[in-house]
Amino acid sequence: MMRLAQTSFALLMSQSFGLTNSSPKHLRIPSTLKASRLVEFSKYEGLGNDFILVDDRDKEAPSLTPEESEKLCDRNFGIGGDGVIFALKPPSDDYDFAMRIYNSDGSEPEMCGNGIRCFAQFLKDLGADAESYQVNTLAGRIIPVMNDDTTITVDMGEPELIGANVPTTLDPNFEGDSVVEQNLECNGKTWKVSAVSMGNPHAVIFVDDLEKDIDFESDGPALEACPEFPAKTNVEFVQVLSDNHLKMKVWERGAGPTLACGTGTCALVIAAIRAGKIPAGNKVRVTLPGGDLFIEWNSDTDNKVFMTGPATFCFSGKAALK
Ligand SMILES: N[C@@H](CCC[C@H](N)C(=O)O)C(=O)O
Repeated sequence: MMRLAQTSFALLMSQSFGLTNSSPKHLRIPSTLKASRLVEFSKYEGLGNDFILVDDRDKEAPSLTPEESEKLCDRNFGIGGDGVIFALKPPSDDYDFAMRIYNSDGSEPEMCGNGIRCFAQFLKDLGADAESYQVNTLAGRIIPVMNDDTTITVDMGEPELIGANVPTTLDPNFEGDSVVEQNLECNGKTWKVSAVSMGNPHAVIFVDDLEKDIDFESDGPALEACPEFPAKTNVEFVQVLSDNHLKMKVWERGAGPTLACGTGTCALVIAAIRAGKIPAGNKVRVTLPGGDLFIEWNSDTDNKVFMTGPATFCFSGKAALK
């Protein structure tokens, strides 16, 4: 209780790991917290990339501030999560819903791949029982499709490959003003970086051995904040295991090390194809710390990227915020 008072945050109740979203009715709110604002939430994860989901479908903007979201994401004093995701009213009849997200540090990214699968599962659990959803995001239209085997395939749209639009100030060195394995000096080392945006920026780096070739805790944050990526960047370190199997570790912008990154996984498959590390046209398995995602890039046709993976309900509850 000391800690709760100190941080003006309290998690009041939580529901078991199971398949229901309903909040338990039997817990009493402590009288000291009665003046607090109660936030109803549900917790989901996609390969261990975990999110606090808030049902704001009657609103046009998130009901929590970036600062409040940061507090809720705290793993010691809050609920814990890599971000807070808001299900919002669509901006027009062209869409079913809108999604916004704050990272665990309160910054706002344009998109989140694992997050949009959690978002779709959240909507399904709330009763919006469609096969697919047209979702408006800051990265444009994203379309999650619910599969019969409980996985979710997401039409992630087209990647942005023009370096300046990623954005990066690294000199373009590849077709279409793109940046493929370009030299970057950072943290006392020279890296070969490929820049890809999936709505949000990614710096992809291929290494021979993920365990030996990087100092993850030091190189990750240094690259995230390097000036050549003026909006900061997510950083993916990648090892090629075969023509259709890659392994990666991610340092996320605004969240640090996470167990998985969906947009990052799409970005690294595109980077691997463009750098000639793997052939085009395969469905590529990517092994992340939290499990596997499957990526397909229609580079010869509509240029769209498709990501398939799980999204799982963990628990729901109410949190008090002053
Ligand atoms: N984990 C996400 C990406 C979340 C946003 C990212 N941290 C950023 O700031 O761009 C994913 O699964 O894509």
